[in-house]
Amino acid sequence: MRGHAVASPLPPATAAARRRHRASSSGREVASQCWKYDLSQDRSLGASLRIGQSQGSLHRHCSANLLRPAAAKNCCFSLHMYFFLAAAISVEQDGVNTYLPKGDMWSVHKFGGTCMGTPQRIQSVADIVLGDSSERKLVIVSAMSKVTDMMYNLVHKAQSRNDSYTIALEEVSEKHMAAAKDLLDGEDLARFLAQLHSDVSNLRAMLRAIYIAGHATESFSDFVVGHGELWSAQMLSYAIKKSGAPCTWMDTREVLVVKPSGSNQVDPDYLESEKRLQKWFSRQPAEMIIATGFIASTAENIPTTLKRDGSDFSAAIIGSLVRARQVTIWTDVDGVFSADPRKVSEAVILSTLSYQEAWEMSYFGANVLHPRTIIPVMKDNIPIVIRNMFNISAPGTMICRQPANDNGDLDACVKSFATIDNLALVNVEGSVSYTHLDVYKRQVYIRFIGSSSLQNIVQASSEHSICFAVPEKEVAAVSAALHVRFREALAAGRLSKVEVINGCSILAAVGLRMASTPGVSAILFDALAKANINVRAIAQGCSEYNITVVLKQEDCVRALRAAHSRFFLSKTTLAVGIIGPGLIGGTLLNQLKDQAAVLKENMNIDLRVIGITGSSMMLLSDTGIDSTQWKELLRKEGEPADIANFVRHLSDNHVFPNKVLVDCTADTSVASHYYDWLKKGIHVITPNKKANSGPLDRYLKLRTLQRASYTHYFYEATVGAGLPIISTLRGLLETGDKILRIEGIFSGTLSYIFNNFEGTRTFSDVVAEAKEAGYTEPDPRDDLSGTDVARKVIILARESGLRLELSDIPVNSLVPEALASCSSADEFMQKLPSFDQDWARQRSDAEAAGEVLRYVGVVDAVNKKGQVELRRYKRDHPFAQLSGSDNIIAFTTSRYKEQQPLIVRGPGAGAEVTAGGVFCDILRLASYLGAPS
Ligand SMILES: NC(=O)c1ccc[n+]([C@@H]2O[C@H](COP(=O)([O-])OP(=O)(O)OC[C@H]3O[C@@H](n4cnc5c(N)ncnc54)[C@H](O)[C@@H]3O)[C@@H](O)[C@H]2O)c1
Ligand SMILES: N[C@@H](CCO)C(=O)O
Ligand code: NA
Repeated sequence: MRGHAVASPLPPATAAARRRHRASSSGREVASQCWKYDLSQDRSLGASLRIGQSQGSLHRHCSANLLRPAAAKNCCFSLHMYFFLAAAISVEQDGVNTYLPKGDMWSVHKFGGTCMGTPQRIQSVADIVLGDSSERKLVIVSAMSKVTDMMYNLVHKAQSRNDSYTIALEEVSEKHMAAAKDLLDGEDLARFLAQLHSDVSNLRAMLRAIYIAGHATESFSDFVVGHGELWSAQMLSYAIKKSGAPCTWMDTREVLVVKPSGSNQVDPDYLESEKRLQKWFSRQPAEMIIATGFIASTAENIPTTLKRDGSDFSAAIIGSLVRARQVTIWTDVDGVFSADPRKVSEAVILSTLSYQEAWEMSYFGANVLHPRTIIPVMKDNIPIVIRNMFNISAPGTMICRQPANDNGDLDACVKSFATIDNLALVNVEGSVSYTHLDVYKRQVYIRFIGSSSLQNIVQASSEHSICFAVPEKEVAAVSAALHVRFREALAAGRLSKVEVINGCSILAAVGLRMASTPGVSAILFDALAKANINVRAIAQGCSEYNITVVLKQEDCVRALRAAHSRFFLSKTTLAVGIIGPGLIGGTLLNQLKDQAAVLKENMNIDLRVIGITGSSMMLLSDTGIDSTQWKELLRKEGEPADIANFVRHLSDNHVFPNKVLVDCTADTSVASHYYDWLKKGIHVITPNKKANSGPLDRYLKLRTLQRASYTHYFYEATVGAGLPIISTLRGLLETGDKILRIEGIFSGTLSYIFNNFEGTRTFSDVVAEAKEAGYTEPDPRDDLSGTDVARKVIILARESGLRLELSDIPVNSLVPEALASCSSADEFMQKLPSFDQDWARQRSDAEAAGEVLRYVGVVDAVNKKGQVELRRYKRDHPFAQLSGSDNIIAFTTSRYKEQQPLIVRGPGAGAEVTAGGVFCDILRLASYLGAPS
């Protein structure tokens, strides 16, 4: 179409004629215009034609006759349409060259479709504009919300010869009529409705022509679609005039001149646009102008649009043309977020952004501004402010050259995070025996660099591989093209493969100051590593406005949250799964509930229990179980327990970056899963001794995995409950101390029993008390048999580097042989009193010698041995001084010598202290994951 006829302005009619036209234009300010069309491609139709236009923008008055079906059939249909379109734009080619003031006095606003969605909103827009005290205001508006889609739909219906386009046109008309009636009255309303009516009848004719042709060119479609803006701009200008303020509206097709540049893009012609704006202004030197967004014209005066997000672009171009003080883009959010708030609930509104940062964020899919919108204002250093018209009190985000509050903090270096999903990574790898890959790399670049689909390129310095990300839906074509292009190289073995890795996403950290700040990438990658996220490819240009990582799509939201929380100090969120809500698990849940608010407030830690499973029922939640009523919920809403489903529930949750399973059972089979869980990236915390005291090879495998990954395994409560035993031992070892001997009373139960078995109550009564107090294992025989102590000895021995099995520890059992085979703990407790006399005798024998009975465990690190036995100690020995369920553990080391061991003492069993120890491990984990310490 464009090639068919080139329209160029004729020398204007005489000044007198123009004046006459103006005088007859019933008060309208738009001047008349004459046009000449040079039918360069279609001479047979005549060399030139003139269309006279007498009033307003010609498109509103252009005769519908031009589009009569007969005429369309008889002569060149496209030619007529062309007249119609070109005539739509009225440009004064000369005139009084009134000076267009430029600079600080201008404030440019842009209101999008949502802001113009209803008559009430249009009124609010009017109020906002009137509230701006700037000397001059230029307001760009979009069509009312949904109208642009309705208009495209009209074209679509007409060209697919769907008769219902007439009904659809009525709907559009009625929508505007209703809005105008709501908003305006009197003469203004009448004028608007008359204009609307005239426009609609023109549109009807044009759509009819499109219907007949069965085709609409881009310019036809742009012409139709642009009416949404024409109507909304007029409505707003009338609404403002109602308040008495002088206000004029502008059809930006008369001013904005653009030329197509590549696919679905246009470039503004600043020089020509400025000239036209000058002329427009000389006719109407208004202080308040309401202008249409989105629409423009070509140099040949053919209507066109600024394409996607065109109204923002209009505002930026016009802002630049008048050298505005500021361009404010009004929308329905408070500003630009640091990350997609649907994915990161802690995302914050950024007060400032540099042009480059906004640009980068847009590139990576953040819904900020289209990158091209930034160019016009950037060249003149005009700030753009994004503000919420529904929350005027929010200051919004200012996009400018050098944000004032860039204070050099590390966390200010990264402004935001964005993600792109549904990508595939294409990896082109060279054979090791050839070093030609650089040549191929260049070819890959040349072949694809121009493609807008190319998301990033990563090149290994080894010269052996290059990879890049493309949208998944395009990867088959890209891969096929590469196979064709490199067929020979592949056959000859110079290239070893062209590989496609589907299911990828990009995570980009954006920030202008990353370039000059050490440690930014370290923090980013540390956060990803700690969330157990594997990075496939990394790209960072030397301008370092962004660091881009390619990862598995399923990890993307977790990665985004992990990275965001590290840089923005938002909550370290930890999803918790509790296995075994018995005494310890239940107490832990209560403690979590009591402390949750404090942790959030003071330590930025957000703990969410998203699953609880007992041995028969489990309760699952995606966002967190109400911990005040977990028992009731488990009973009422629980489902049959299934550990595999339980773990899947946790690992399939992509919202929380970090997950931990807390095993509060005493179960060996639960403990046997730790390795797999850690492998899945789920942290494990437990008071259950079974894993660390189980088979040595399994233990070693588990610890090796733990050390090789950023997935953590903590088990402080397995020895001495909440007492710092494991951490103390680790501290000694890690700082280079040498463990010689660890000796102590490791059983809270046995400590309690012997501290309280003083001749006043029977042995079995005291055992029952210990069980009642919650000190014993679920089966008290585990305590009395010495097995529990032996497990602790093994745990400490292994922690100290000894490779011992449980069976290597000689254990002196206190369970009478006759009761070892009892089928249950209850049966054992019932039969225990029959052995009370034996115990009474042992106790009085010791007492007679001035001694007490104490059950001790020993790790002999020098001789690489362990031992568990009942011993007698003098009444003045520290082990004889204990009370309650006290544990006492003495570390003899090269630093803490023979007579002065390092001693840890305190209650070593019981619900509160044990759950507290487990809780401590959870907080240790949160701190490892980045929570402040
Ligand atoms: N009680 C203490 O003072 C103390 C101190 C340190 C360590 N511990 C350890 O804490 C753990 C829990 O002790 P407790 O006193 O709370 O015991 P408990 O018997 O009160 O609780 C264990 C819970 O685990 C559940 N359970 C068992 N097998 C399960 C399975 N396969 N899946 C899901 N749930 C299962 C049980 O139904 C029960 O609710 C034990 O390993 C124990 O050694 C206890
Ligand atoms: N039953 C154990 C619990 C602590 O591990 C004890 O009595 O010490
Ligand atoms: Na402990």
